[in-house]
Amino acid sequence: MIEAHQLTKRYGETTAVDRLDFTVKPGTVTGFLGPNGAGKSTTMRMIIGLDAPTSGTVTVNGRPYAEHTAPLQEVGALLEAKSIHPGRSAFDHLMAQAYTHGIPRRRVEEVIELTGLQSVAKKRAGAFSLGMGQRLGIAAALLGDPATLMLDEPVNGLDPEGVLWIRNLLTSLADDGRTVFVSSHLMSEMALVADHLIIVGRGRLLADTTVEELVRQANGDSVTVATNDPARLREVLAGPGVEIIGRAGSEELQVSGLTTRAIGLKAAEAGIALFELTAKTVSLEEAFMDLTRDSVEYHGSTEVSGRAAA
Ligand SMILES: Nc1ncnc2c1ncn2[C@@H]1O[C@H](COP(=O)(O)OP(=O)(O)OP(=O)(O)O)[C@@H](O)[C@H]1O
Repeated sequence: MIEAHQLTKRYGETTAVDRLDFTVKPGTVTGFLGPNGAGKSTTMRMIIGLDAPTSGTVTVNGRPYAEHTAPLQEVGALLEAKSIHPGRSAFDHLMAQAYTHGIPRRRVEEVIELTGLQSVAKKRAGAFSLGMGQRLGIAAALLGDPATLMLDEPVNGLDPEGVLWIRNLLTSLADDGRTVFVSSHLMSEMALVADHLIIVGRGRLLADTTVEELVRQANGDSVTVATNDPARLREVLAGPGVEIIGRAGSEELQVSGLTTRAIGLKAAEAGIALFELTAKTVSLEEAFMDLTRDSVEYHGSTEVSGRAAA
């Protein structure tokens, strides 16, 4: 369990993390999502005591990280690419860490197997591909068999097979009852690995929600309906809580406050033919972009023109 209360970090004029309140619960994969510069890495560094909050608190399993006597057994972290001695093998790298933390050799062998590194464990880590390097970083994070795992951008730059591997691993770790906290700036990647989402922008909490709920909220309850008699359909559908928008001369109406089913039934009862009856659907990517629009530091021209056209 990770709990942040009014967590704040300022670097001079920059407020990297701004009064964040959130809880990351065990038994589920929680995605930590936000555009570049949103404050994700800073938050993660504060969670494991690499940075001190300007104000507020963050605890892991009920205590600040520094107060744990065996922190590696509490939280395993994969932050930016770890500095690994390029001439050292993956096995020796893990053994060195295990040795300094009183972790037995058996556990090193276990994490090598868990991360699929058996065939390359004795090779120089310097010759590892990005995917192998990520696996090695995750193996190191798992060494202490921690109840909480925190991974900063673990799928960054991985091929689809690597993304799938990470997804399965994270899901199984969560199924074991662990707390799994994973950051990304890409919604498409997060949608594949996370169930719950904590979304930040410019250091602020924008949403603390599930993937499904985010899409549901973004979709609203707008329905597009087309008919050759929009004026009459308006009369038939009108009622408390129902809002209908349509351009003059257009056969299309946007209806909110009624389901597609209710609209279809009312139209049929009134003998009105419908050409289209579609609930608005928004992709996760669009939902995320809508939410973080004001927090993105640099807008590309395609995105701006894309919205103008929408
Ligand atoms: N050590 C530092 N000194 C000064 N400013 C910093 C420092 N670390 C981070 N920042 C600033 O704090 C803000 C948040 O940065 P952070 O790296 O936490 O964001 P992020 O969400 O992890 O971004 P990304 O997705 O690009 O990794 C940015 O404006 C960044 O420039």
